[in-house]
Amino acid sequence: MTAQILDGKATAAAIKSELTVRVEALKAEGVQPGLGTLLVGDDPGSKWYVAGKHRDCAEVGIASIQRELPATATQEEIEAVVRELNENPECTGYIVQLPLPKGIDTNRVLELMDPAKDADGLHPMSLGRLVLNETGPLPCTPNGIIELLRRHDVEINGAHVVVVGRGITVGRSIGLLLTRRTENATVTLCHTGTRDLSAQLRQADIIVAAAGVGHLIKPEDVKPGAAVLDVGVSRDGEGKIQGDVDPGVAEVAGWISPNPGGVGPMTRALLLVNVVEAAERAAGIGHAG
Ligand SMILES: Nc1nc(=O)c2c([nH]1)NC[C@@H]1CN(c3ccc(C(=O)N[C@@H](CCC(=O)O)C(=O)O)cc3)C=[N+]21
Repeated sequence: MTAQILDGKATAAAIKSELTVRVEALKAEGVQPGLGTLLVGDDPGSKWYVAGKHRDCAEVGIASIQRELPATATQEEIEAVVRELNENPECTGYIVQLPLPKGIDTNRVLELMDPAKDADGLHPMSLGRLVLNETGPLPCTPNGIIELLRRHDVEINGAHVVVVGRGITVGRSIGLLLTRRTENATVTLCHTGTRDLSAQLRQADIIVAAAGVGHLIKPEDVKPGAAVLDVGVSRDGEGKIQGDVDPGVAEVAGWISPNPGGVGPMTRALLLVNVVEAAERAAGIGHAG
């Protein structure tokens, strides 16, 4: 038996079509949501991701505000664009594409952002709100993973979720979402210092692999029937992109998210959700709370 697919591409498309309706409702109230992006430097991967975000916006009726600086930009030049986006009324939410060039103090840039315009859900204020169970934008990748599981009817309530990787965007924040009373999961966070990773993984009903280590999760690490989410991006010896999950896992798992086509498109869809919900909050309408 081979695992069922957690289809991120199709699920993201469904979310986008729901958002189209909410954007129409905002426009009827005279509110035009707009996503800003700040891209510093000319990394082709980053350029490609940012272009994708603007394509997504066009699909659902969100306006685009694009700002670009050269790789040689100074801290002050970057901060000036952040201030401009904070003040720009057409920009209702924005992201600073990461990573920023070497020598730039990333946290100082992120802390300067207006938390009400944080589309990534990674502003210190947003992460603090999440810890405090207050409403606000949620980190896109963790939120996307949960939405992907929900929409495939994978049981989260009472599940043991083992997360691999302690990065800010996924590992450190996903446990905060999964342990809310609404999700009710039990979460173990593993990392390079974990003594026996395989022993932890074998306990998991759901594995979130976000270590950035190619094919780290092997078939023998996975409990039969478990759901396995592949968030990893790394390159093999030949420079080919690979995920954190060994392809053989598909023979053991009950559910698997392909990579590409799994968590990536969900991250982008939940970014749009954050933009729409911020606009709804600002306008005092909708279900954003
Ligand atoms: N401020 C900020 N916010 C981010 O959310 C952010 C960032 N910086 N920096 C870089 C990472 C990376 N990231 C991806 C999102 C979607 C896909 C995605 O949709 N990938 C497709 C296809 C990728 C391909 O084919 O190359 C897929 O997985 O199917 C990939 C990568 C967001 N990031």
